[in-house]
Amino acid sequence: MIEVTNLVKKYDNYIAVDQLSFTLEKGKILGFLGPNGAGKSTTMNMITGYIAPTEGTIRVNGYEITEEPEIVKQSIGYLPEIPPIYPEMKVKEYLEFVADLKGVKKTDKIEMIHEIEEMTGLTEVQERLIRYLSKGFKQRVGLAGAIMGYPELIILDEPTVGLDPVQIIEIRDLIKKLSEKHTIILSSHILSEVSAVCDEVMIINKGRFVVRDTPDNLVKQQKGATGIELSVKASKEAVEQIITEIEEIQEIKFIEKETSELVHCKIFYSEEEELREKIFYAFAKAECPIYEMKGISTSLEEIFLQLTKEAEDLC
Ligand SMILES: Nc1ncnc2c1ncn2[C@@H]1O[C@H](COP(=O)(O)OP(=O)(O)OP(=O)(O)O)[C@@H](O)[C@H]1O
Repeated sequence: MIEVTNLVKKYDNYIAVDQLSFTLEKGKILGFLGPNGAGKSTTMNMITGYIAPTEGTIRVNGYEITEEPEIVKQSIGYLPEIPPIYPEMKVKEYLEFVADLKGVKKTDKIEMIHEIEEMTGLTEVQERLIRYLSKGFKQRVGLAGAIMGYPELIILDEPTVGLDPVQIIEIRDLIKKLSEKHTIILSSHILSEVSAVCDEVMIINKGRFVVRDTPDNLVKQQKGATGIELSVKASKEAVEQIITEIEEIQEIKFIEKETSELVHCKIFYSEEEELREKIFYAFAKAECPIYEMKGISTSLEEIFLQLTKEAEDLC
């Protein structure tokens, strides 16, 4: 459905997007992820035709955006980071305005607005001025505008930024619902955020491609240390002594917990090892009872930081 090839955007001598290529099939949700300034908005602005690429091509359903801008724009709905909503309009007025702007047929307009209001939960506030809506509802209005005309591809730039946790869940559910009929690209700088809704995640950093995979595979493929967290009834020195005798252990970090009489620590070792039994017997032999032992799994946030750092080191 979308094919981006060797996309470059230069601002004077600064390269904001550098040889980016990717494709996306119909009906999928792709999370576009990167730290601040990675080039996410710039890429989205090029896909939606707001700014022109310096180099490269963008094809939507086979149409190249610079050659057939009108056809491509008709198949894209865009929610920019700051939605272009008019605070002095009522919700319904605004949606009618957007429908006209997008050339929705008069015969379809009333029904489409009704459907989209239902879908985005705006029916009850349709007569209210946008100015008086909460941030979550304003975001829904922006989203409703983006899906007006039912474009095949919906692009959402940081759709949940600034929302409270309840609003975030509501918008996520709405995005999932939209994916039943639309292809979606959404950006975020929070990995857990995109992994909650996306089929695949593409990470970029400093304008360049870093990695693309499913959220699960990103976690699985991450090589390196794994470990466990322990709570032991013993002195810190005794724990250190026992640990140093297990040669496979690479690192130990103590965690200070003022109210606890136990020693808490994190132990790291190569992920090829399975050391839980060895650790259990070593502590048992030393008569230091383990009160708790749990695996440490690398969080998505840590993986994101690790991958973007690896990419920077390669530059
Ligand atoms: N009009 C412009 N002129 C010059 N530099 C720009 C312009 N727009 C963006 N940039 C620069 O290009 C880089 C990429 O910006 P972009 O907004 O695409 O990043 P982003 O990944 O969307 O970041 P954020 O998460 O902060 O929105 C940044 O260094 C930014 O300062």
